Amino acid sequence: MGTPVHRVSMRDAWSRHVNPDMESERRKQSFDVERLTSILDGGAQNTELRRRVENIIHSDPELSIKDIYFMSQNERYENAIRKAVHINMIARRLGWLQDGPELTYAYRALAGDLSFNIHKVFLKALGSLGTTEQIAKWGELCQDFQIITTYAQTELGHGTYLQGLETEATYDPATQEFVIHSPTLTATKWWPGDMGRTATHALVLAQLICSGAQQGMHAFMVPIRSLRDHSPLPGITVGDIGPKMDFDHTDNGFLRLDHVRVPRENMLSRFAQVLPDGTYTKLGAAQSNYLSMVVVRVSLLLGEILPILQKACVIATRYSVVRRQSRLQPSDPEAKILDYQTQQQKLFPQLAMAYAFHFGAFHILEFFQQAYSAILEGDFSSLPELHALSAGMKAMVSDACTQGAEMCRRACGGHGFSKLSGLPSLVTKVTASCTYEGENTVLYLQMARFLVNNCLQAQMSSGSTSQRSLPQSVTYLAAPVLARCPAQKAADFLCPDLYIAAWAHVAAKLIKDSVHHLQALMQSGMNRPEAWNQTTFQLLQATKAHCCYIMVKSFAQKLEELKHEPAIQQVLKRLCDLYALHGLLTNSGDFLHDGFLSGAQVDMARTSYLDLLSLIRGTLPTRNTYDHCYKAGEPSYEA
Ligand SMILES: CCCCCCCCCC(=O)SCCNC(=O)CCNC(=O)[C@H](O)C(C)(C)COP(=O)(O)OP(=O)(O)OC[C@H]1O[C@@H](n2cnc3c(N)ncnc32)[C@H](O)[C@@H]1OP(=O)(O)O
Ligand SMILES: Cc1cc2nc3c(=O)[nH]c(=O)nc-3n(C[C@H](O)[C@H](O)[C@H](O)COP(=O)(O)OP(=O)(O)OC[C@H]3O[C@@H](n4cnc5c(N)ncnc54)[C@H](O)[C@@H]3O)c2cc1C
Repeated sequence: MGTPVHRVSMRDAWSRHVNPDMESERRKQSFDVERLTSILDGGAQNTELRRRVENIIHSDPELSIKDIYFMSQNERYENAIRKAVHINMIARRLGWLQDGPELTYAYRALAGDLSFNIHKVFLKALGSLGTTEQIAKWGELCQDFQIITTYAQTELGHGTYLQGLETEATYDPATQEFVIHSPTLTATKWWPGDMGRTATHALVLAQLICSGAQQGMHAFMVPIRSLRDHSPLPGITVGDIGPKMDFDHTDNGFLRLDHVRVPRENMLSRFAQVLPDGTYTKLGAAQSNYLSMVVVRVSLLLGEILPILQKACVIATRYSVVRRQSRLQPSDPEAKILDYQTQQQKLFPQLAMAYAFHFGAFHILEFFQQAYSAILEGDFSSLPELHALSAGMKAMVSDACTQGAEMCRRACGGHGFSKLSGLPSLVTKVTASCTYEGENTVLYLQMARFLVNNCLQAQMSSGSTSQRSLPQSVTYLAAPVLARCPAQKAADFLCPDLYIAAWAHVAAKLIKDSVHHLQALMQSGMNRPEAWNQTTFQLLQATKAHCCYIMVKSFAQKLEELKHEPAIQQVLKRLCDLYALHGLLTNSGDFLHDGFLSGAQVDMARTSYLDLLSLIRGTLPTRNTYDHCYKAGEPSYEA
């Protein structure tokens, strides 16, 4: 290798100097930054803990990430292993729990460039599918990395269609063992992270065959490498799948199993059992073994996907107040690019979305925690809604964060194309989240099934009772229809009640139109699966509108909680307004289609939208007309 490249580092004198343009922006704040920080962290004590952890991470030379863009794939992998081991030694020394807040903060501070991420996915699967004994046995071994695990579900031939998985687990009552086998090339497990070089055990998702019948997908704990010398065990062929778009730090691997035997106790058996004689008993719902995917999808929102958009917003916004380019007035000095309306329109909606998703994800997490506890106790009544919400929100948040991170990158011109900006890696990394843990189109359609089922339910039962009988996220499907938007002036579009009602109207309309189309095709003689397929584009649009409604509503609910903190509430309300109006203007056709909005009202919404850009930039005098919505007695926009 030639002479070492001079690498920008914090040691360079100039890099510690804060740009005066940045300083001047920071002096203009209109709210208590520390208070908003503690709200986002979930309390001042969390902020203090986060900062303490970040300080430990950033002051430890072993954990420096400054060279990662200059590393080969192999160097990135080894670096990630070293850091993961180092972090876990710090955790053990300081008493941080494996699923505690400290490691979450540490992971975020290290931009996720650590190994053993699927080892963590395995632990989630073990917790949701394992019995108490199995959780104790393998959870203990995982704690100190005595074993390293992966979650091996996807195959070369199938990732989405789990009924199509070919790996077999055939029960042998003579030896009370499962014979795990890859019968075809397409049965090769392909993609699981931490499997190419690292894992000693794989949780293999396979079609269970016992009592002479196929019993569907179940999870089997399979040793794949020797704990003595890490070599592949007999019957195991395993390796790395090679170069990828990103994730150089992760050894995504392939695995073939040639009649590998594991004891009966190695099938995760919370929801199903195979007795010594081979009798199969189902203990949970039909799709209980899909539960681990729900758990991971919910954890990805705040733990993996949203932080990437948040970081991209910070980088691009900071850049936009120190980058000066061209002149706004011929006589002016070169302008900060954030003073251009087009730059504001690129970045502020992404910022608003980052806040919307932050509060929305916490709302989903609350629902998940209640539903998940009940499911583990055997009450599956919330599973359909939890599955739909986790699937649809993972799809929408990952799609939007991918588009948003790319918008932030492009807003930084040439420097946005330099890896050293941090932006390209954020984009390629978050892009993967549109595919892993469920390809987004497929997940939207899973949510669509739930919406169609509940729309039919609402149509069948009478008005008042149906609202009560519907799950909480879709009660609006049974609410009286608001046919026309009542907005008379631009400021009316800054009333959360109004734009929530607008989103509810459009989501309900698109869902009902999809159901009508589906029914019309079936009445014309088309069978249900084909009619469904011929309606999926409409269903996708309807599902996305439903997701926007959920996000807008949860952001507005958060604002309500802040009514005793007017300065913070006002700042967040502008972002909530901007998020709602950005979606409304981007999809204005859906609002205009049935006359719910008129063209003039879309113009009003745009006026408020553009005002918000200036208000958020701080170039429009703060006007209290934006807050008239919150005065008591305001007209409700519910129909
Ligand atoms: C550093 C970065 C870290 C990154 C971590 C990355 C981790 C990535 C790890 C992975 O990628 S693991 C592999 C993830 N793979 C998937 O998520 C597979 C995605 N495919 C699906 O989810 C399929 O669409 C699905 C399994 C749902 C298809 O199921 P089926 O083939 O059985 O068909 P169907 O759609 O008819 O579903 C049958 C019933 O199960 C229900 N169902 C499906 N999935 C469910 C689920 N997950 N939970 C509960 N119920 C579920 C579904 O609603 C339906 O009930 P209803 O008839 O009452 O509507
Ligand atoms: C970075 C990364 C990490 C991963 N880590 C793991 C891991 O640790 N463990 C693991 O098991 N897997 C892992 N995966 C695999 C991942 O879960 C699958 O890639 C994903 O489930 C999609 O399946 P697929 O690749 O077979 O795509 P496909 O399902 O073949 O999708 C291809 C196209 O077909 C469309 N399609 C498929 N089915 C339907 C349908 N029913 N209706 C309409 N359209 C459809 C999709 O929308 C998509 O456009 C990882 C993948 C990536 C990229």
